Amino acid sequence: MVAKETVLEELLNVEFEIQDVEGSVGSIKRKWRPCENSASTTAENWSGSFEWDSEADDVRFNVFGILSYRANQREIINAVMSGKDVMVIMAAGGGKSLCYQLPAILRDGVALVISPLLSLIQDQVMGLTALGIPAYMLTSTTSKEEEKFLYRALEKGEGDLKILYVTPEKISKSKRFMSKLEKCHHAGRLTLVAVDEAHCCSQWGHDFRPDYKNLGILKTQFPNVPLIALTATATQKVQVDLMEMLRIPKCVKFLSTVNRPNLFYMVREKSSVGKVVIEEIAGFIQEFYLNNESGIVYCFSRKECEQVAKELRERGISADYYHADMDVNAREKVHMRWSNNKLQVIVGTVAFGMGINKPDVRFVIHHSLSKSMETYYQESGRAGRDGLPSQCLLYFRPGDVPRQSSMVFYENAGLQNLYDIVRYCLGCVTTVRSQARLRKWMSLVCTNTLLFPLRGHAKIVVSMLQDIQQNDQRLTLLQLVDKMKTKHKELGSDLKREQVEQLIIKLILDRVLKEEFQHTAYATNAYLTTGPLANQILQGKRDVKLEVCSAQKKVAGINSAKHNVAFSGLELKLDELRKELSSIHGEYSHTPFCLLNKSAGSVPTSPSRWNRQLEKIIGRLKAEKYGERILEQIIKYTDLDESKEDHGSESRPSKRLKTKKALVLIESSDDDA
Ligand SMILES: Nc1ncnc2c1ncn2[C@@H]1O[C@H](COP(=O)(O)OP(=O)(O)OP(=O)(O)O)[C@@H](O)[C@H]1O
Ligand SMILES: [Mg+2]
Repeated sequence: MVAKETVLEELLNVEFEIQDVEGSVGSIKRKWRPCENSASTTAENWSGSFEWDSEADDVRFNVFGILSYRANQREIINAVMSGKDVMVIMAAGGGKSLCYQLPAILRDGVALVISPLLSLIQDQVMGLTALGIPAYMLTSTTSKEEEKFLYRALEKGEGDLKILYVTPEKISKSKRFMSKLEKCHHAGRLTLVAVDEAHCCSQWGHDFRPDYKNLGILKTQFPNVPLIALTATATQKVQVDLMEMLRIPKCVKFLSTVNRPNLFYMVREKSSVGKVVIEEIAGFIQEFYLNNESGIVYCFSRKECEQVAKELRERGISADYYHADMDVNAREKVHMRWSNNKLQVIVGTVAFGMGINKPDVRFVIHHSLSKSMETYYQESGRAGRDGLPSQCLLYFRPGDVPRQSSMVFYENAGLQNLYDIVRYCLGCVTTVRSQARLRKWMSLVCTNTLLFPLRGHAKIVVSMLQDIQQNDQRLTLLQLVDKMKTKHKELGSDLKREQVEQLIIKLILDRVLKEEFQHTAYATNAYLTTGPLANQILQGKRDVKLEVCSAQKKVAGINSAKHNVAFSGLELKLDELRKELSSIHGEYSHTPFCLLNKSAGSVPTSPSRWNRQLEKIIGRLKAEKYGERILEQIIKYTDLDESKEDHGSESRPSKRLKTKKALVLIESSDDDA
């Protein structure tokens, strides 16, 4: 029995190692495949000349008012126009719509677009109508009269119809619609089929919609009509699913860069005191977005949304909530007020989702962590669709993990995905194995990282939990933390509550502990038990180190929030500088920029030390070129920051040099994204 367990442990260890190696191999492969940015499954060159070039340029400019194509748009349009099936993976806000709307206009006939949400469809139809393009939708809200007009247009080609939007239910449930569509196709007037938000086909995606599963019928019924599937979700699994379900095995695949250099990502330690978190969020908005710039705050529960919105209002911020419990009209009203800039902040659950088209969202704040990196990327990606600098803050606290895990544990890979984002939050820069790519999308701001060896503490946790299990009892994460704190007092350990929480989460991620779930009439509760690698801890075979971001530890009150806010400002300034310099030197895109260690005294105890440090981060050439300007900004910003704190007293350079501040890392993803 014992031997069996040991073998199991060894196997798990090997599995860990294999995963790590696979992660490294993947990243090396990506580095050696720089062309993947515009990957296409065929060798054809979609950027050459085509007969429709001048007409396409004319429509782009004169109808859509777009000066030039963004990455891959022209190539995608050419592939669709050539009659190919196409899969488009492009970041949120990257400009996917144009890729099917423009061919729809160029071709004679009707383009069918499948989109998952009414609000999304309404937005699109409104936008196209405003441009004078005959676009319509056939949904539950369509009047009888309009329905008649649309059916006639499909069947007989009467009336002016270029683009028709429907929800997937129309395809799977309305025989009448399908027969009209069949007639349209038969007459050679169905020009293309676009499946927007195509990840909804896949159970591996985050917005799975059962009706999307039936869309395979489109390719079967209309084999010669080009089908274009579009999504911002990039995982391999989703891509494979998509091709299979939509029956487009030979599609041309366009994978655009998912890097969003205008988005600044920050993970912040979330206080266990609700008011402190609100103070910080309000402080952040008031410091940066005084001119009513739009933002979103995502919360975990409906109740939390209402509470946070109320508390933000009490602090003078125009905020309202949005969640699935409200009736459709109330929700629509809030959405409209926000879209028209009558409301600054929407505090929403994930229900405030796909339909958001507002280009100038300047900040997305996660009051609680998302359930996966994918979802986080989608949600935070609603910021900065206009390409201007925008900020994404995520408030992380281990105590929020069981809330999410008890929701996602029954989903496919639900826990695995959740633990990936937890890893990202916990370690800031630790490896998120299979998600290395996702992590790289995110310009990451972290603070000084220290490694605490906690082998002894881990042993106490495991044996304590074992004792409890032997007595047929169970503990939740928070109960275990309480018990550990009491025990620590006895042992004279000075580990803070947050650190104990982090340790326990780390042990879950390392499979030393395991979450188990129990349903009650009202909820599902998460309990902790010992996991498959618990014995390794007891036998001292496994090391446990906790990465702690030292500056984040300081976030305990408003003052420290101010510090962090000031850093965010510095980051923005540095990015402005990055853009300015690169517009001169032509190195704008993908320049990994800046790591500035203030706590190490690099502001600037000695110029040569500063230079050496900068060289390590951005390379010698760039350090020589830009070093002076970067330093100038830091000093200027530090001055600003301190004069605020000193309430206008004269600046004291010597004090500045000694100030213990955080390490700021801004790393744009530079290669494989
Ligand atoms: N070539 C371009 N130049 C300038 N703006 C563009 C270009 N292409 C698209 N846009 C604009 O970018 C914004 C986002 O485009 P779009 O809605 O198509 O994004 P998307 O990729 O579908 O994003 P999402 O995944 O969030 O649906 C729109 O305001 C659109 O008009
Ligand atoms: Mg879109």
